[in-house]
Amino acid sequence: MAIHVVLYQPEIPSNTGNIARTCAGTETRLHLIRPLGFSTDDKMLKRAGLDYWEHVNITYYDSLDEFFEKNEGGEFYYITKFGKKTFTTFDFSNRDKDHYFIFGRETTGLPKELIMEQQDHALRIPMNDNIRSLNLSNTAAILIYEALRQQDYPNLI
Ligand SMILES: C[S@@+](CC[C@H](N)C(=O)[O-])C[C@H]1O[C@@H](n2cnc3c(N)ncnc32)[C@H](O)[C@@H]1O
Repeated sequence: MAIHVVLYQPEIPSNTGNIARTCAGTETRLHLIRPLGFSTDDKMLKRAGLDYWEHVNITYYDSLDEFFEKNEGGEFYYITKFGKKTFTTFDFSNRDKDHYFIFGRETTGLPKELIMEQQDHALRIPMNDNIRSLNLSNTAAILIYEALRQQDYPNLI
């Protein structure tokens, strides 16, 4: 079982590249939901992911519906500043489960109706109101490492 990062319609190639690099270094699986705001040959994407792409387990989908159809089972978490609970209140410690962290697109986040339907699994990372939101790739790293910390860093040194 694994930790999974799901990017809903990511737009900025360097964010996806940074996230791919963190996934490569932590055995986290990456799921990308189209449309993407860049081509997978994009220079910024490659540069941010360096030469680590061969280590990334990556799957593409044409829609959120397709993602849910192909990934049944496991726990799904919706990462949004509109979440009522902070991310550290959740238990990600079970290594025998699949944990899916679903992130929104850089300009518009996750679909509002999805967040409303999934309030109990919507997680917020605390911040003040000097900024509108945190950077997408930073939020992915925060969630991946919180889950790994709770699992005592399996297979990592
Ligand atoms: C740049 S933000 C999107 C901002 C967008 N205007 C919105 O209202 O959600 C891109 C993604 O980063 C994540 N994110 C950014 N700040 C966050 C926070 N404080 N708590 C949880 N997720 C956050 C969310 O997944 C968000 O969809």
